[in-house]
Amino acid sequence: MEEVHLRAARPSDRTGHTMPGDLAASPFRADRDRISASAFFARLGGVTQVVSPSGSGLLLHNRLTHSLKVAQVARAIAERLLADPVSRAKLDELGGCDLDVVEAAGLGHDLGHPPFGHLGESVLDRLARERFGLPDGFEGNAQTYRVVTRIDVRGVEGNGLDLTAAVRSALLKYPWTRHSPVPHQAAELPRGASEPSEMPGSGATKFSAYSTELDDLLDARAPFEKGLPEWQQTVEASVMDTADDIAYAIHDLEDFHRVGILQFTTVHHELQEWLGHSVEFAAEEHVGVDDNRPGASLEHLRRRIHAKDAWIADDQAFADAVKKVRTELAINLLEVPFDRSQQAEQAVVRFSGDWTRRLVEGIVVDESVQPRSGHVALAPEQWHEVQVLKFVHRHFVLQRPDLALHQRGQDRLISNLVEALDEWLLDKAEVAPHRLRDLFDLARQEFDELPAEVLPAGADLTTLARGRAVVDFVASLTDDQAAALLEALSGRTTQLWNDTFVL
Ligand SMILES: Nc1ccn([C@H]2C[C@H](O)[C@@H](COP(=O)(O)OP(=O)(O)OP(=O)(O)O)O2)c(=O)n1
Repeated sequence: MEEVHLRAARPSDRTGHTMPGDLAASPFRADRDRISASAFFARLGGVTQVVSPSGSGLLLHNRLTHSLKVAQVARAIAERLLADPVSRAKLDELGGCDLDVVEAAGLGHDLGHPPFGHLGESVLDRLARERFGLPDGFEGNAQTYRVVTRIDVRGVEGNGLDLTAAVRSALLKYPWTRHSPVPHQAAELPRGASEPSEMPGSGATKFSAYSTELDDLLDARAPFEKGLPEWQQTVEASVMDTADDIAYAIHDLEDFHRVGILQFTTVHHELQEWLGHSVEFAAEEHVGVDDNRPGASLEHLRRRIHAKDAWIADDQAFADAVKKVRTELAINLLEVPFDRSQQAEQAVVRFSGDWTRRLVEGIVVDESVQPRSGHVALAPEQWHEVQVLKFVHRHFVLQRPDLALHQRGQDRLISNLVEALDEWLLDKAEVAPHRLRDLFDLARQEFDELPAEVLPAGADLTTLARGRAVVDFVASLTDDQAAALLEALSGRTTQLWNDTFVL
């Protein structure tokens, strides 16, 4: 076999089976094409970014339009850094940065996002752990890795997209498993590795692979092991991660301005009140914040940044960011309600274009090792701006009772669907959907091969496999497919052939 550069190594190099159909000559370009041609990628058009895309027409992003933006931003970041000989040399030293790799990672990073986005993610995690006893639960990033390495199908050689080591590594935002000891050895835990305080003993909050994909993770990371601690993202993963943050910090605000949810008065009031009282807030540093006071939520954010991200926290940068967001978001964009006129569209395009450029230009290569950040990251000024932009979205959109109401319904929908599919497998597996049975066979084989110590003592492997199969199956539906499938399984539809799902 011809010598393959380690970054471009594919799992199939070991078996000698070549995959059919790549048009691109370059391996990383081929990976980008494999991801964008995947049915799992097309599916993202029907998956929630923040609220369900059905019915919103052109107004809201879904996970597909989001992924396209992340790929665009990631490529722009890499192009800019590679154009500068000094940062290019640093990137080479840190493991390499390739334009097609970061673009592929941007396109592929959300392939495992379940129906209804983050809400679906937390419901599937709860059911995986509590109903089926799966210690790994469910996590969107780990599911992405499972899709590209096991579930998506390409060619005759079995499972996965057979991606290069560099692209697989670039998809690993959190390069550890839920219960792996790796991040726990670090003096300070990397971002995402700590346990959620409300679930002691449940392992890392975020992780990019289940135990079943650990071998693959180690194989993908092998080319980088000399230059990077094992918990550290590759620079290409950091480019994708930063591009993800930039893309959604901007387009979530764009979306909710378009649908009239983000209001000038409330947003401006909160930002202005904090600016007017920041000195008093700071003087009361050691007492609790009175939550009824305008500006209090923003003050909570400032204090949280100090508590969790002391390595970058800077009060002057925070205050400057609040001023900037007040002027450019509240005054220049939100003050005139969106009426779908050309002028209103131009204001949105200006806002997102200016901010994207500004944030991309604020990205630096930092060779020092910082557990809460990657080697490619936003400079402090822009980092604080992103925190404030995300705050506006979290505080004025995500915490709305009407959104919570909607999500309670989606929680019930996913729970009922999982229960109905599980019962189907238990009851009449022989006529269950082919795909579900294939997923069961895959999981059963994986659990048979796993070392006993990663499984709960006395675990019933059939139950674990049934759980993983049902969760994989549900996670690969669109929002509408999940709803239609539950309708049919509940006897609420008389229509037999339905274009929302094909079993
Ligand atoms: N409770 C939440 C949390 C986030 N979001 C939305 C806001 C963003 O549009 C997107 C952010 O989630 P991502 O999966 O894109 O990225 P993160 O960086 O937050 O998480 P991860 O690192 O797990 O990808 O989801 C949401 O609707 N509800």
